[in-house]
Amino acid sequence: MSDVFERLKSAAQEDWDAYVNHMFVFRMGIGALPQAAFQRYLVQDYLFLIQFARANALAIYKSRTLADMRRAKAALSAILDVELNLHIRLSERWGLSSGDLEQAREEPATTAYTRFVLDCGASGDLLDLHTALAPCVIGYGEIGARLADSLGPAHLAEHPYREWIEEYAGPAYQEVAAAARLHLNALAERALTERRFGELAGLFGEACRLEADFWQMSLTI
Ligand SMILES: Cc1ncc(CO)c(N)n1
Repeated sequence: MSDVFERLKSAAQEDWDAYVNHMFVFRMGIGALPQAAFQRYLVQDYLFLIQFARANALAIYKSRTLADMRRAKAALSAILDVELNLHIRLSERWGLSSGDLEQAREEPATTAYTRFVLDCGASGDLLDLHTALAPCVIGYGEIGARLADSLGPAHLAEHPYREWIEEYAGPAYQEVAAAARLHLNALAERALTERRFGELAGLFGEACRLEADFWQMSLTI
């Protein structure tokens, strides 16, 4: 079975690389990212995840089989019950409650990315939606694993962004990313035609560019 994720990544290689190797990621990896930038990022990411939870809820609605519904439900639970807790835990230390986070103003880059994904789902089918979601879920799995590997346990222990890195490098998130990849392959087996591949690669590339814009926003606002 061909891995459609690898094909999409190759088709959008430049955009993918600009996303996963962004300066924000590099600086975070070497522990040189200013804390203010990380805090801004995390607040926007909280708002981002609320919209991504909606996108996964939309994936449930767009499903025609119970298996597709259950996979989207698992992704939704991973956001609501696991990933958002990281944001709440870290923000509480800075004196921000989850209510404060929810009240924060969405930056344009957050709005642009999340509404793009929601629109892929609203105007397209399940394969469009999961293609637009893939750079997010699978990309963070790749970034987390790479940072954890390059640092090693000794450096990670004292790293200022240890919890963030461990969250995305950890087995629970890696499992979510692997499941997203398998699901995308299963959907592609059912619905992908060669003619359609170009369109999907376009959506995938756009999502990667919006991810890079999201990092950039956190460095520059
Ligand atoms: C911007 C962004 N992309 C991907 C993820 C992974 O869920 C996240 N939390 N935030």
